[in-house]
Amino acid sequence: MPGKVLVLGGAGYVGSHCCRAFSEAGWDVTVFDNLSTGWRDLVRWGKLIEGDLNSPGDIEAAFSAIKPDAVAHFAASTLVGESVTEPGKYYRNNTFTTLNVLDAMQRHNTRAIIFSSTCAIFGHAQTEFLAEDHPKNPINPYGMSKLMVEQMLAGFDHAHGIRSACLRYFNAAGADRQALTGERHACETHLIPLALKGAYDPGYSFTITGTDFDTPDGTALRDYIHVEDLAEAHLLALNALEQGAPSNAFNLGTGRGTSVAEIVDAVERERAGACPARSDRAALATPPV
Ligand SMILES: O=c1ccn([C@@H]2O[C@H](COP(=O)(O)OP(=O)(O)O[C@H]3O[C@H](CO)[C@H](O)[C@H](O)[C@H]3O)[C@@H](O)[C@H]2O)c(=O)[nH]1
Repeated sequence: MPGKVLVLGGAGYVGSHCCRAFSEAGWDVTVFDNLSTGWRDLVRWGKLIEGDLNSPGDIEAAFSAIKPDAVAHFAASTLVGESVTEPGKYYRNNTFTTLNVLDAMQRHNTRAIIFSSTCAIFGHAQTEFLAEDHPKNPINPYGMSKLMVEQMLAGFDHAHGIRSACLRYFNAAGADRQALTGERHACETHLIPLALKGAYDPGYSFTITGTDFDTPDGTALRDYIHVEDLAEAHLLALNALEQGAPSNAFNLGTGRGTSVAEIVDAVERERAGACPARSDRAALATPPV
């Protein structure tokens, strides 16, 4: 039976889509978010508790008020490039904060957590398809901050019986088809929104980051998964944990790579050639695949 789920970072892009899926499946949703990158108006399913995961007091108050049966944890800093220049922010906001959450879960006997992990824990791809047991060698602090959480979760299961589902996303894309929520970043860095901006905003000059990678067309390959498919996967994981499933980790992608140039071509087709792209040198810490 669906119970109460506390959704950390539920005012953000993936989190808000998952809140909708949880709520429609009967879960009683409460969002906990500091609104640093999330949006109040995207909290449409369940109420909002404004709080900071860096504050054990805020977390304790939320757990005492809600007494959640499960936690879904989306709150994180997610900019790979920034993680290279500001590693402390990533270990603090992604790793340390999750320790605060796990301490509260232990105190309140909350025994299930879904964790937003990332394919960045793998680093450079050694095989065409990345299976769950692919070697984990993150090449930036963002990936490392998430891998450390995966390891912490294993330890908390072993010691305290807190079961987890680590969901490692490839590139989330798209939006809720009814436009009840969507992708909105104050500082947009993602390829698809920026390529579209290049097509629709004459004042914006879109840049392809890297054209000399060892890939079929020289631009970076990514696996784009629709955010509604991600939401469905989170719901399946939440229900499975609620029914007693053991801890597990899953890679969430389509298994199909799309290059940056292919995305730009698709946008140009849509806009009849109106996406002038400039090329740039490959960014540090950006893997080709
Ligand atoms: O203006 C742009 C923006 C992006 N890119 C390129 O497009 C590809 C996709 O870039 P995104 O920023 O959309 O996504 P990333 O793969 O860089 O990052 C994604 O995967 C990361 C983990 O590797 C994090 O999880 C991050 O939040 C998530 O968006 C990359 O090769 C990037 O260099 C461009 O060429 N031009």
